Amino acid sequence: MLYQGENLKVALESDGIAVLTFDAPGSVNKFDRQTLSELDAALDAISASQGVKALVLASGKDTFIVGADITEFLETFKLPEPELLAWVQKANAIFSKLEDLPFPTVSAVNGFALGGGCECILATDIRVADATAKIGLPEVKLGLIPGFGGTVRLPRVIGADNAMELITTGKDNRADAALKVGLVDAVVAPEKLFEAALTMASSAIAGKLDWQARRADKQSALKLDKLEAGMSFATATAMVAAQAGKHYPAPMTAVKGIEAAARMGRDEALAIEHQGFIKLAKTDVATALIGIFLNDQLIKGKAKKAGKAAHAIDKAAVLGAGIMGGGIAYQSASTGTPIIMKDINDKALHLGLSEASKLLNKQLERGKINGAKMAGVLNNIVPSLSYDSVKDVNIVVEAVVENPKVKASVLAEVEGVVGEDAIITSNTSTISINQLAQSLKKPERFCGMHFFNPVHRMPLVEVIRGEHTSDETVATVVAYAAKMGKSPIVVNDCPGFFVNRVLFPYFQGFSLLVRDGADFQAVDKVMEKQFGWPMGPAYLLDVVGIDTGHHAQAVMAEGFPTRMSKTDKDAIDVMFENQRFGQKNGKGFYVYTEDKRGKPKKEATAESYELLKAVVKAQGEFSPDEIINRTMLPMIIETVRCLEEGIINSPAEADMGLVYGLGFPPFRGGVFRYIDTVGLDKIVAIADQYAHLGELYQVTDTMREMAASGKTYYGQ
Ligand SMILES: NC(=O)c1ccc[n+]([C@@H]2O[C@H](COP(=O)([O-])OP(=O)(O)OC[C@H]3O[C@@H](n4cnc5c(N)ncnc54)[C@H](O)[C@@H]3O)[C@@H](O)[C@H]2O)c1
Repeated sequence: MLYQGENLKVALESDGIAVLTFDAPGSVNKFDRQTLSELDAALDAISASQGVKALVLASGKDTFIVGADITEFLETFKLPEPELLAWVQKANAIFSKLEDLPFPTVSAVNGFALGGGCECILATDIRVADATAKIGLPEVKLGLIPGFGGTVRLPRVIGADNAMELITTGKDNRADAALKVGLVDAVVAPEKLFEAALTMASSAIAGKLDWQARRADKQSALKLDKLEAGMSFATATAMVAAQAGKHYPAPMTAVKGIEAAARMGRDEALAIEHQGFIKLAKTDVATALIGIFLNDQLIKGKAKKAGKAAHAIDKAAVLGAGIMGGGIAYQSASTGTPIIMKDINDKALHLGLSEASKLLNKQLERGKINGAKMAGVLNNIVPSLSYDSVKDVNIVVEAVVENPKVKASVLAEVEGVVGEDAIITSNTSTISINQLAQSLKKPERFCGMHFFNPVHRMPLVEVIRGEHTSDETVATVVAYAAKMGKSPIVVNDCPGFFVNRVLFPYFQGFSLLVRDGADFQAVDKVMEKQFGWPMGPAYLLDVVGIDTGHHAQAVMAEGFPTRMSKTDKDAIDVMFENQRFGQKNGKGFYVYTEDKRGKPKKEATAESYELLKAVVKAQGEFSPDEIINRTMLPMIIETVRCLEEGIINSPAEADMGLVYGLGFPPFRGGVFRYIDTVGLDKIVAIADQYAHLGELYQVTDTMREMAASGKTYYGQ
């Protein structure tokens, strides 16, 4: 053994080939501090030993290296810039040391080689992958660029155009795609991988593979003449500007860095990469996106733990085959849990099934599934008009019309049909889970399971614990949601639960702005372009449905009368009274038509403004900051209240609920990350300026105390 560490080891095989195997304790290999320093020591040991003629890198696990240890990032990035630079330089010196070994180096890549894993194999001369390999540089998804030489070596290995596409999208390449662009030199069957790597190493030793030339290419300027370079970088710049937009600076930093370093050799080019990396590591965007990654891990961890305490779910039922019921049936069936879809209306059942077929057909067209998979999913949805087929299911999701009486009778009926151990849930969006539980004999087996529309696309499921819900019930529902590919967040019961409870104050902030003279289009524009929401409040209300919004608003007002009840008519009332229900009937704040190509088009017409005159009480001009503050503060303060009241467990879960349930701009990380970024003291001071607008703008005592003592929600 040439080297034995905790996370990797090096053995000298016959023929002078040293094999460095990454094999850390745990399920995967990562480039954490420990692994980096062991790699450094291992390379020194290899250099010092006599008789090594080639080096093969391999993994002792199902996967090569999944990337850097992201749990270390936020701490590391807080270092002062010179220290951060020293850290990046040190890591890069190790990768360059690997690249500079005086003999050929070969990577044997199985499973994931992402981020630092990909950069590590790029530092070797030859790369062989097996068919399971997935290789990529996903750093932009964390608001960063590759920092271990990825922006330098990748364009020199696969060409600037391919490299910029791979880096700026952060997508990983499957083995065949990696071979096509030249990211790997060969793809073999998994059982042949190691042997193939040894053969490549032997060929290189024997001089049959010109590894020196490949290495020299990686260490020189890019092979692009001036004209090619001009075209290449101009195209990439335009594409990235259009796709990533101003809120996500990492992809553009990557393109500009590759361009700036195009005529440079390795070490100079690396210095450019370091600068870009450090600049991004210090941005709020990177902090927010890394925070989202870590929060997502937390949710996944909780779901995994719940899985251990959960009942088995082999068969489910959904009651109601409407928009939500149909979506839930599709989602359950396509993730492997057969489901009975029950309705009282035959037409609804047909509609539910045809929606599922439409979604499956789209996937078929895109080559994501084959005909057999499509048939399997459709067979897993069994439409029914009677309760007979529901008898033996493990879980029921009630998704009938939003009417407390109908729901109460449906829940009582189904409880009389299913087995003793079956779990019963409701997808209600507004009715109290504790109230619905009263219709059941065994409320401990009942909780809320709140999906978002469209079910197949929205990642969040709120699991609402009622006062009698058992832990087993919660664990089982969490596990079922996770099996459906969703991100479950457990919340306690209250009007609106968590997500709608914080959304409606935001709508109220919007209505108050309209009352005071703001143009709803201008508000939408600021909230979309500047704050970063996928839709501004008026557009979102149209998409949710003005009737649905109007009803939910009344429920919220009843639940929180001092903060959310209204004394006057508002913009939502006006739309509702004029039967402008939004997208669903073609008219709301906007008018919805189709363009010549049949694409949906939205337009603000004079009619809306005319109608809104009934609620506009003043003439006002609002700056973008005022628009943001007046709509966001009610949401921010209500979110904090939910945490203080224990409706939501942690800032991390609240932020993920907002990102996954409402599309809160990921680059802002969620409400709590936003507060920490802006500063709680500033938020309190701004809210105080708007206190005259009502209780929704009044911060809690705890917020004031935390602001005074400089505390943050993430404690970072
Ligand atoms: N649409 C949304 O955006 C959304 C989002 C989250 C939650 N929800 C909630 O999901 C539930 C369903 O909403 P939807 O939008 O799918 O409504 P929908 O009107 O599209 O569908 C309701 C279905 O329930 C059926 N139904 C009525 N009584 C029934 C009974 N006794 N047994 C079986 N089926 C019965 C109806 O025939 C209809 O097909 C509601 O509680 C709603 O609040 C809706």
